[in-house]
Amino acid sequence: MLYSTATPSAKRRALRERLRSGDLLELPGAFNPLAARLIQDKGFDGVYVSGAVVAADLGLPDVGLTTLTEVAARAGQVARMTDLPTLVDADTGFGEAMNVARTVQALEDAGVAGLHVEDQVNPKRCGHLDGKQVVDDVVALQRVRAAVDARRDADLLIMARTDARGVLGLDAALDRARALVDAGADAVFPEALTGLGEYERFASALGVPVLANMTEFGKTELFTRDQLRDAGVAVVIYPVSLLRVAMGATERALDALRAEGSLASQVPGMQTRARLYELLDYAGYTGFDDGVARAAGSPPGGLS
Ligand SMILES: C[C@](O)(C(=O)O)[C@H](CC(=O)O)C(=O)O
Ligand SMILES: [Mg+2]
Repeated sequence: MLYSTATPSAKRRALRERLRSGDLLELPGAFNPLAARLIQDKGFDGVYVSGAVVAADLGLPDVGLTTLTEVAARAGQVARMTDLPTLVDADTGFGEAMNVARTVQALEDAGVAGLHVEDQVNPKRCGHLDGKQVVDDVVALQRVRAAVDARRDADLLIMARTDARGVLGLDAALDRARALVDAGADAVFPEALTGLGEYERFASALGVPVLANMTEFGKTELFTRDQLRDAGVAVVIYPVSLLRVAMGATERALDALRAEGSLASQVPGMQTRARLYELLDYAGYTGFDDGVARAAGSPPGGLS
């Protein structure tokens, strides 16, 4: 009932253990806390909180407009709803080294298991768009060092994202990634790679877990989990996918309502009331209320 039963530190340790296992971890993006519950229910390894989704949820493009407070609040809402580890997109860290340090502590307080900080210039943009720019090595390394130094729980996973592949080319991106690992990054997110061979090169060159971003309508083909595992990838995210699915369904339902004057034709595609209540653990709340009422000597029935 109410929240995750696992503590943030237990979830961080679990993420590190799972990463050591060599399995490919699959982290769908939760566009809200309830979606995180569903992701857990379906047996995934973790939950991703996407910067693009936090922005879109507020009706904003993913161009560095959201604030640390907004992202930390959403990350905390998601993290406390699941026993799975949550990985959050910290964009550029919302500034330079000292801002990055504050970002890491705020997200740590929010209960996430890990976060990634990228090397785009501020203000950033989606990594799959043209025209993005990256900072120089000094600034990129400072961000990661600041992140690593700022964490108070040594198990909090600090992942360095590099957008250099699309800006400076593959070799420069590999050099950047190696330097980010030397600066203390626990894992690397090479953004917008163009083929499986590129993932193989990162995975074999770095010696730390590598993340693949299976975002739709981007620069990277949608590889299967087996292909990614064979290429040595350790973590795969589907960052915006569930929001796209939900928004697609929402749009179709609105069209049907306009055309048909009722949503009756849409009911078979809807999550049922029973399933929603199951995910919410409605029965657990009723039982709690009844238990409290009984203990206080009054008849049960508060929530039922
Ligand atoms: C992973 C990502 O950073 C995100 O915010 O989810 C985005 C996803 C997207 O815009 O498709 C990205 O820059 O790749
Ligand atoms: Mg992002």
